[in-house]
Amino acid sequence: MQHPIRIGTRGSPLALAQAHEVRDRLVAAHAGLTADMVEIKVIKTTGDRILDRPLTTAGGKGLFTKEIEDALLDGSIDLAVHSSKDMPTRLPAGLVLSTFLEREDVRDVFISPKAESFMALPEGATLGTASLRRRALALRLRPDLKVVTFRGNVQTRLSKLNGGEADATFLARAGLNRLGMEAYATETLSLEDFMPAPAQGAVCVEIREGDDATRALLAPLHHHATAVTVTAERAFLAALDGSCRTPIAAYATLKGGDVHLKAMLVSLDGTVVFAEEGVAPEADAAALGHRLGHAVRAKAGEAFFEELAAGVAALVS
Ligand SMILES: NCc1[nH]cc(CCC(=O)O)c1CC(=O)O
Repeated sequence: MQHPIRIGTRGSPLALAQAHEVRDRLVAAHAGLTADMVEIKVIKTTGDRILDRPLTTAGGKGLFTKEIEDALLDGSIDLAVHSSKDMPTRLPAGLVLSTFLEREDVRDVFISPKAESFMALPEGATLGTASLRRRALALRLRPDLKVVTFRGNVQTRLSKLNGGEADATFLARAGLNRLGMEAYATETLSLEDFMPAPAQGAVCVEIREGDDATRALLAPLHHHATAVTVTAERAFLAALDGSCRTPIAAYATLKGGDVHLKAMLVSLDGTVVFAEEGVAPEADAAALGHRLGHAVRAKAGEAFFEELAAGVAALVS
């Protein structure tokens, strides 16, 4: 390559940690490649600018990816590092997710200065989260809790918690681990009670379709089981929605060549749950996700989605 390899990323501490991990792994994987030959370019996205209102109202998919994807398409960066969880299910034409790093811990953690565990929160306590999934799963177990919208990066949310804006919050264990902040977790939540978001805990790399040189450079970083399981989970999401306006959870594992997928759609207040699970050969991971997604869609019916959309609109107005 003529120029240094240019990695595009958002500027949050978590995004930067992930970009640095990709750089470190590239340097470790390729003899002759040194850190000064890999440049990290911070790109501000629309999502980063919207701090005053819930993202569910800001509209549009890919709020955290558009400017980074434009840089890929115009050739000013060679690869973009993302949290797979934040990636829209459909990418702009000409871009692909080429590489998935081995998945971190997929679970959510509960963080609170007021209680030793989620179930030990006092009656009527306030939860800060912007995630519809975490809201729904929390209310499912604790309908007495109050939920307030909590946005911003990991550090911002923790300072809101310390400032007393809520009694507790949730974060992805993966993010805390990558930031070396695992000690902040009060309790690691079970996969059963708090099924993760599709693709949680998996870092991915986006490149231009047909950029075989960059794809080959990244090949040593690719983790097959992560790619298969994230594919199944994202296919479930795509069959149902594709945005983040729906309380959806999904968790897949790969065992002996078969992908096992558990997934659910939950009403905003957690009282209605449509859950499915299935198994397929790993080559059919996407088809499995689609099949379960369509099964849930059929069970829930159009009225459920209309009510959900009205509920989300009311939540953010
Ligand atoms: N939506 C923000 C976001 N995107 C990815 C992660 C965590 C890291 C991951 O899932 O890989 C987070 C923060 C959180 O949910 O706590």
